[in-house]
Amino acid sequence: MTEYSVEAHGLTKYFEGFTAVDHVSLEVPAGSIYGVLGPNGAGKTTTLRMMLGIVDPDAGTSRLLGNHKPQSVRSRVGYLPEERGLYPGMKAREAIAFMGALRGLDWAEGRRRAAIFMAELGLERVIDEKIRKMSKGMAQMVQLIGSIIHAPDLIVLDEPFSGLDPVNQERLEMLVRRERERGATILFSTHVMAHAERLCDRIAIIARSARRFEGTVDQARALLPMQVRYTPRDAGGDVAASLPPGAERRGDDWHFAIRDDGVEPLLARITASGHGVAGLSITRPGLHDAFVHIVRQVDAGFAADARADAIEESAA
Ligand SMILES: Nc1ncnc2c1ncn2[C@@H]1O[C@H](COP(=O)(O)OP(=O)(O)OP(=O)(O)O)[C@@H](O)[C@H]1O
Repeated sequence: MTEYSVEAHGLTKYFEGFTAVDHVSLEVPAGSIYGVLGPNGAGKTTTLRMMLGIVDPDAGTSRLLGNHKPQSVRSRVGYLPEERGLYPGMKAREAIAFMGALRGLDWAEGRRRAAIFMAELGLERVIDEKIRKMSKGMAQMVQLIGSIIHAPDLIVLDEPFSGLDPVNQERLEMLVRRERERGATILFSTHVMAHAERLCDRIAIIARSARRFEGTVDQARALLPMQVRYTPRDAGGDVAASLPPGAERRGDDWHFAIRDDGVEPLLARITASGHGVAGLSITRPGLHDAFVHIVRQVDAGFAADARADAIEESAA
């Protein structure tokens, strides 16, 4: 058993002189749920395609399930590509069995498992519906089931939640958890943080073609300080003197961040100030905030480089 289901080192892809993926490395622990997060056009799909051997990298190497040749482990991998598509004339159950058969699953067994999956996901009423008659979201659920019907060791889902209604999103979350319980490794891309926050053991954030963060969701959240909203009971006098520098007044409330010295010293300072407490909330930033913070920092770096280039050009 390998320690990592996916090991990618320095994956790089150029498209017509543009660097779509720039030396991205990822290690996905076996049996984990791993999220590749990033804004539109960051390079997530291209990275996944390189790992799966669908797109040849211009540089870098990867191993899938311990193997350098992704094709040789094809039957142990389930993949939902970004571009969806099933044969429109097929019924849901047949479409699922067909996808399983492409990965070596016996057709009758595929039909049997399809019925179980669809019932578990509350989709039994469309089991004999032709794909062309289904809504886009329903067809996507069918394709999802089809991509994992052969019980793969590694499941790679490219933006699996996009286009699904909240109920189907929840069903998909359940499916992902269950597949992990079965022992599978799940790697999925998304730009919706809520799913990643609930599901992922580890995440990588890709922005502007490169990996900008790798770690747990908690580690990402800890990049930002806790946010405090404080409402003094007595707003007279110098309230700001007992608060950290940079505290901002908005109406009756004061807003500020705390990080290094924690909550207790703050409470002690507020108590000693005599301004009292009419309201106090301390919130840990979510993954959404951490993601936006990282992506904005990267964007700001690019903007500064572009300004420096422009100044250099005008001076020349
Ligand atoms: N075949 C291609 N030819 C030229 N450019 C491409 C090709 N495929 C992707 N790109 C470009 O590479 C960049 C990364 O694309 P990619 O699809 O990997 O991003 P993504 O993070 O998956 O984006 P999204 O979240 O919007 O799907 C984009 O600028 C895209 O336009």
